[in-house]
Amino acid sequence: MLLRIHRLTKDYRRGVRANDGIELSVDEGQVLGLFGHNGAGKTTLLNQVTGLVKPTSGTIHIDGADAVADPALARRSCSLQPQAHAPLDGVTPRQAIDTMARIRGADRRRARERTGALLDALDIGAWADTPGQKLSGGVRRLTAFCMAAAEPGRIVMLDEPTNDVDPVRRRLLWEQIAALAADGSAVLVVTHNVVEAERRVTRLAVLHHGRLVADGTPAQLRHDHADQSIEEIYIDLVGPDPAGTEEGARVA
Ligand SMILES: Nc1ncnc2c1ncn2[C@@H]1O[C@H](COP(=O)(O)OP(=O)(O)OP(=O)(O)O)[C@@H](O)[C@H]1O
Repeated sequence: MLLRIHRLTKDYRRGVRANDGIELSVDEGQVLGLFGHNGAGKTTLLNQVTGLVKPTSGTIHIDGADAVADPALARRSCSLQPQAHAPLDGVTPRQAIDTMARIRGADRRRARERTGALLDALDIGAWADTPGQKLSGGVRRLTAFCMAAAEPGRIVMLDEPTNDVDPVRRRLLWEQIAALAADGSAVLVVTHNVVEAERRVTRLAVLHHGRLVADGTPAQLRHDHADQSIEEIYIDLVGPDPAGTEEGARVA
């Protein structure tokens, strides 16, 4: 198993328990859709796997190695498209993607080829040499995806990659996500677009106030919930919850 998460808990200061005893394993070739309400703990989970946030308790193993004890291993193994827009002011998409590929170890030729291939695949070549401050939100988002995908780690984590992206390019983006998995990465995709993701992921997991409340293939989850649609299952699992707070569960 490429990524194995065991009883992972994160308490932030001021008493917010953002992740609560999460059990999750993801293998190479899988595309895991990670769903959950605002503040459910999705970004916290990704940041712990990449070694950016230290768990309060629990373990994360990447290819059997302890990633909490070795954050450098975590960073080497993981590519992350953060939720926030990439800071692209003063650089073009081509420069940003190429540079990221080089930083992650691609030689000059491979970086150039991957950059060109991704710009073409997502149909954003027209903006390849436009300064970042002049790009639309969707092209910025797609550029950030390319930066994560150019020389991908064994685990690729994408935090709401389809936001701001038009329907045609969203389809192209999902094809590139599938290509990353076909090349052997485990891909974790955070998204609020349940209906779209249902058709694109091999597995999906649902977080609710920091706890994992569902994990399986779309077909398994539908089977276990009287053949409802994934959207209906999701709404049954996570809301509406008048007791819930935007800030997530409080530590008891
Ligand atoms: N650095 C931090 N310090 C304190 N609390 C934090 C910090 N980061 C996140 N939180 C809190 O932890 C909880 C989970 O946040 P997180 O960003 O992981 O959720 P999310 O599921 O990614 O949300 P969204 O869908 O809105 O992006 C929230 O209550 C949030 O306010």
